[in-house]
Amino acid sequence: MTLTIKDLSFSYKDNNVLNNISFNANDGEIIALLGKNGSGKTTLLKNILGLLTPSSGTILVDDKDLSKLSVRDRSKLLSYIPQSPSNIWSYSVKSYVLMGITPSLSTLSSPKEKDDAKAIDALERFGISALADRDITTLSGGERQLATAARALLQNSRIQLFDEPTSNLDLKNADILIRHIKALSKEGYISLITMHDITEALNIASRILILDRGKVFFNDSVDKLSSEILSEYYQTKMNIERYKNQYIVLKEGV
Ligand SMILES: Nc1ncnc2c1ncn2[C@@H]1O[C@H](COP(=O)(O)OP(=O)(O)OP(=O)(O)O)[C@@H](O)[C@H]1O
Repeated sequence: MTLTIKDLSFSYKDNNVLNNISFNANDGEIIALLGKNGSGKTTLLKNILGLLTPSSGTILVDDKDLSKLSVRDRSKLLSYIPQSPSNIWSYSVKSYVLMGITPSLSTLSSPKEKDDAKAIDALERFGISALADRDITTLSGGERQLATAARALLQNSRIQLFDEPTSNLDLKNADILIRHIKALSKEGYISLITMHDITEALNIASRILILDRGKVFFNDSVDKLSSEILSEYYQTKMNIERYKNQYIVLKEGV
């Protein structure tokens, strides 16, 4: 499967936020979407999801134009794990996770026993089984984010869009989510992840995409991102180091 973004532009009224963005994402790729505040990362995700309509350009999954698909068909291909899931109605956490399965059900069917087992399994995978019967609206931001990732797992779409997935999570839960994203990638899923932590981005992603005021500033594999390119982008001296097979990004003078 390939996600292709071609010459995508978007404006909020007369505020031009995305300018001729083009890139591809292929099976198994984890793309870290980096950029300064306001550079257009979330807007890009929302255009891909169909929550916003591009002013020009196309978004394809293989040869399917996403703008021509129904919401239901789109959600079979894409799932979204927002930064702080809001607008959530009052449901048990388990029911909320089970709702992930809805796009793949026919109109008249309802979740079955095997779906129930999948929901329990997903809750376990994210270490939140104990929360299964709690009201989703009473969870903390991080717990809610894990529940949303569990729901996306049931949705089982091949392209997963994460908006700052670890920003609300403690060290252990961030680790669970990162392992999950890497496991999905081994199974061929595509992940596009907005983030600010460059060290984390380099250690998770296979490719880095940096936006600068709505334009692609850098789009290449992780090993091609140099200290010089980062320093130029952030206008501050940065160093990419390696330690025990891990990347560490250091900012000079802080
Ligand atoms: N609903 C809106 N109406 C008008 N302008 C908006 C709207 N939402 C976002 N913007 C503007 O669009 C630009 C891009 O915002 P976006 O949220 O995509 O940035 P981001 O890269 O995700 O930022 P951050 O890292 O701060 O989350 C910003 O200048 C923002 O002020």
